[in-house]
Amino acid sequence: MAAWCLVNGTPAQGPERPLGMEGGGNLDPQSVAKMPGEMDKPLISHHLVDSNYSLAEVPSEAPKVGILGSGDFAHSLATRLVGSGFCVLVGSRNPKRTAGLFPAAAQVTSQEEAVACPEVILVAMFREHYSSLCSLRDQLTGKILVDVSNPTEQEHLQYHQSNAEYLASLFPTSTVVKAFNVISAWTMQSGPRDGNRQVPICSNHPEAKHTISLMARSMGFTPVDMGSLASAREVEAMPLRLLPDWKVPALLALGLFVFFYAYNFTRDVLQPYVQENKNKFYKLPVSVVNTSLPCVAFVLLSLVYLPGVLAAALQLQRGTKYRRFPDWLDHWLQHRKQIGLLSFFCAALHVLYSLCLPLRRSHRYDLVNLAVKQVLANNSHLWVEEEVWRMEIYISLGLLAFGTLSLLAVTSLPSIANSLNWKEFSFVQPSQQRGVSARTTVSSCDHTGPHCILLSRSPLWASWRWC
Ligand SMILES: NC(=O)C1=CN([C@@H]2O[C@H](COP(=O)(O)OP(=O)(O)OC[C@H]3O[C@@H](n4cnc5c(N)ncnc54)[C@H](OP(=O)(O)O)[C@@H]3O)[C@@H](O)[C@H]2O)C=CC1
Ligand SMILES: [Fe+3]
Repeated sequence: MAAWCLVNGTPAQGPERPLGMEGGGNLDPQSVAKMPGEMDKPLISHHLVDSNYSLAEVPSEAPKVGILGSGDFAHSLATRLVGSGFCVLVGSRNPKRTAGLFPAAAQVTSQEEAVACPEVILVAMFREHYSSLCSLRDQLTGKILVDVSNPTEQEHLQYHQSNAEYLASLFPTSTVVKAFNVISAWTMQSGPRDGNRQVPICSNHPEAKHTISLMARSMGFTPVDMGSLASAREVEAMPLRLLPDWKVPALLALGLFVFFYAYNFTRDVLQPYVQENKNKFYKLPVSVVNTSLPCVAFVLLSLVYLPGVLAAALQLQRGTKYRRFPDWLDHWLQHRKQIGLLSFFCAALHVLYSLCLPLRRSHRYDLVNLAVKQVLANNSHLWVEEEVWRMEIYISLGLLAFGTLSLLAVTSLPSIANSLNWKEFSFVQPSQQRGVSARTTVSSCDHTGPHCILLSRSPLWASWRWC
C-alpha cells in the first residue's frame, strides 16, 4: 500500500508516487480548495495515493466531495479527487454493484448518502437522467452542483438550453457551476498533461465558481473563468469542435499540394509520355509527391511572413497603427501558427521521402544501368567534381534549413514558448515580433513600448498582438 501524504506541508508517509498523479505534485499548498465552512481547518495540501489506499487513511478533515453517477467519468473524477486529497463519496443507484470499481479510498454509497455531507456535488450523469435526481432536491438545497456533462452534437442542436442551465432550472435552490466537461475521462484519471490543463468554468455565482476553481487547481488543472452560466452553451460546444483553427490552413495546404502535384505530374510524367513515349508513371507515388512537398512548404512558409509585411505596408499607408485591419488580413494573421506548422510538416515529409529515394528499385536499376554504360564505355572512374560539390552543398543547406524550421516549430509549442522571455522569443522568431494583429483597438494606452504591444503571446509563427 503506497501513500504519500502531506498534511500542512509535512510529509506524513513514505515516498512512493503512483504513476499518473504528477498533476497533484504541482500543488501550491496555499491554493488548495477549501470548501465553504472549512476555511479554518488544517489544510491538506498534497495527497497522493494509489488505488489500495483505504478510506481509514483519508484524514477526516479532508474536504468532502460528492459524485452522482458511477460511470467512466465518475470513476476518473473519484480517482483524481482522492489523489488530490479530497474525501470522495460516490452516489450510485446500485452501490453494491459498482463499489469494487472505485479506489478503496472513495466511499460508494446511495445517492442520498453521497449528497448529505458534501457542499460540492459533481453530477457525472447524462442530461436525460437529471430529472431522476429531483427527489434529492431538498438535500441539494444550498449546495454547489457541478455539471460536467457534454451533449452530443445532435443534443447540442436540439436543445437551446445548455445542460448546465437545464440542471439549474431543475434545482433552483442549488448553485450550478459548469466545469470539467472538456477533460476526457482518461486525462482526468491519468493527470493533466501539457496543453490540456485548462478547465473552463462558468456560473452565475462568483463564490461557487471560485470554490470550483480552487478545486480544479488542486487537481492539477488551470481554471479559466468563462463568466456566467449563459456561457455554458459555448463551453459545452468546445469538445464538439474538430480542429476549428486548422480548417482553412489545412484546405490551403491541400489545395497547394494538388496544384503542385498536377504541375509536376504534367512536367515529369505526362510530357515525356506524350512527347517521347516514355513511361514514367512509376514516379507518381514517390517522386512526384516528393517534388511537390517542398513547393508546398515554401509557399506556406512565405504565407506565414507575407501578412506581417502587408500589415506593415498598410500601417505605413494609413500613417497609423491604431486602426483595425480588414477582416481577411486579421484572420490571416491569426492563422500564421497553423500555416507555419503545416509548412514544417511538409518539409519533414520531404526529408523522409528524400531519405527513402535510394531504397526504390527504380533507383537501383538506374545505378546498375549507369555502371553498365561505364563499363561499355571503358570508363573506370566516374567523378564529376562540380556535381559532387553541388550535391554536398545541396544536402547541407537542406538540412540546415530544416533544422531552422524545426526550431521555429519547437518554439511554437506552448510549453516552450511560455518558458521564453520576450527577448528570447524574438531572437528565435525575429521577424514575427513585428507581426501585427489588430482586432484590438486600444483607446487608453500611451503606445510607447513593448508593454502596450504585447496583448497576447500565443506561440509561434507568432500571434504576437500589438495594440
Ligand atoms: N466519459 C468521458 O470521457 C467524459 C464524460 N463526461 C460527461 O460525464 C457524464 C457521465 O459520463 P460517463 O461516466 O462516461 O457515462 P456512463 O454511462 O459511464 O455513466 C453514467 C452514469 O449515470 C448514472 N445514472 C444515474 N441515473 C441514471 C439513470 N436514470 N439511467 C442511467 N444511468 C444513470 C449511472 O450510475 P449508477 O447506475 O451508479 O446510478 C451511470 O453509471 C456525461 O454527462 C458525460 O457527458 C464529460 C467529460 C468526459
Ligand atoms: Fe529538397
